[in-house]
Amino acid sequence: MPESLLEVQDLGIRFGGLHAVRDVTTHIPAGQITAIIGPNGAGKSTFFNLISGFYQPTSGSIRFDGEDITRLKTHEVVSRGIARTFQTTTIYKELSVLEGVMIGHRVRTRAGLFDALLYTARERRDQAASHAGAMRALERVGLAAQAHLPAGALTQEGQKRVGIAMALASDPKLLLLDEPAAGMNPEETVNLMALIRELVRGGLTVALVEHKMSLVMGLADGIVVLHHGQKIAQGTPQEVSRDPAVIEAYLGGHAHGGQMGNTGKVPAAAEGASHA
Ligand SMILES: Nc1ncnc2c1ncn2[C@@H]1O[C@H](COP(=O)(O)OP(=O)(O)OP(=O)(O)O)[C@@H](O)[C@H]1O
Repeated sequence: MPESLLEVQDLGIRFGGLHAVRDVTTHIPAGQITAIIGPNGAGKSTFFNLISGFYQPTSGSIRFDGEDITRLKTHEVVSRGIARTFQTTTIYKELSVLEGVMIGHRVRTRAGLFDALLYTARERRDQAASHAGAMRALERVGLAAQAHLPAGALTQEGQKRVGIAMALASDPKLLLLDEPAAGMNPEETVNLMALIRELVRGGLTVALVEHKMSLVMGLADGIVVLHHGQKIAQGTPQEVSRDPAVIEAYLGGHAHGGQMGNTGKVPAAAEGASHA
């Protein structure tokens, strides 16, 4: 069994009276692709925000690569080796792809947007290292040849790859992808799946939040299912798709036993429900 890279214990956060994530205990194995799924409002994005330091948990702990990172700030989490993409990536269309990756990465790490945009002394000092890191990241996502094109000239898929390159520029061990296939057509989705597999083959660990069940079932080694902020299942795609609690969560109790298990696909049923 692969070693856990990330372990969360009794993790929770409240927003006023709302317990958006509650008592979640789970792990993300090294070298695998783990999908976090669940109906709308289940707490998936909040879970990512907790792991990446955007939110501070109100209970529980997060360990990454043997270290307690529960109270670390976003840039500290990045420096430990966790990077994330966002559902929508801001692309500076008039800049080159390379500049976009350099700035996008730095905005979320050490230098602020101010430094990055105004090219202060600190910015200049860090630029050489950033340049090399960004170039390596663009190679990993297959965009090295487009590095000097204006970012605005890229396709939707290309822009998604830029978002991934921004995250990879910090050379993470764990990459969190927030709805990577959102807004992509089936062909682009297949290309994206191939890219994610390639990154994992190269040693990266990936966790993703995704509504497109074709991607989840075709890609994930393991799935964590959240519902009303709680973990209701974790297992292989086959195990999860047959889990009565999962079927109940997605279909609100209208499913009849075995329906999903027989097809091996939470996919179709869940996909419709999740976009309700
Ligand atoms: N900063 C916040 N302040 C208050 N409530 C929040 C905040 N962030 C999330 N929530 C609430 O927490 C709950 C979980 O939201 P979250 O976005 O994590 O769900 P999700 O599973 O990612 O949903 P979706 O699939 O629709 O993106 C929702 O009820 C949401 O309104």
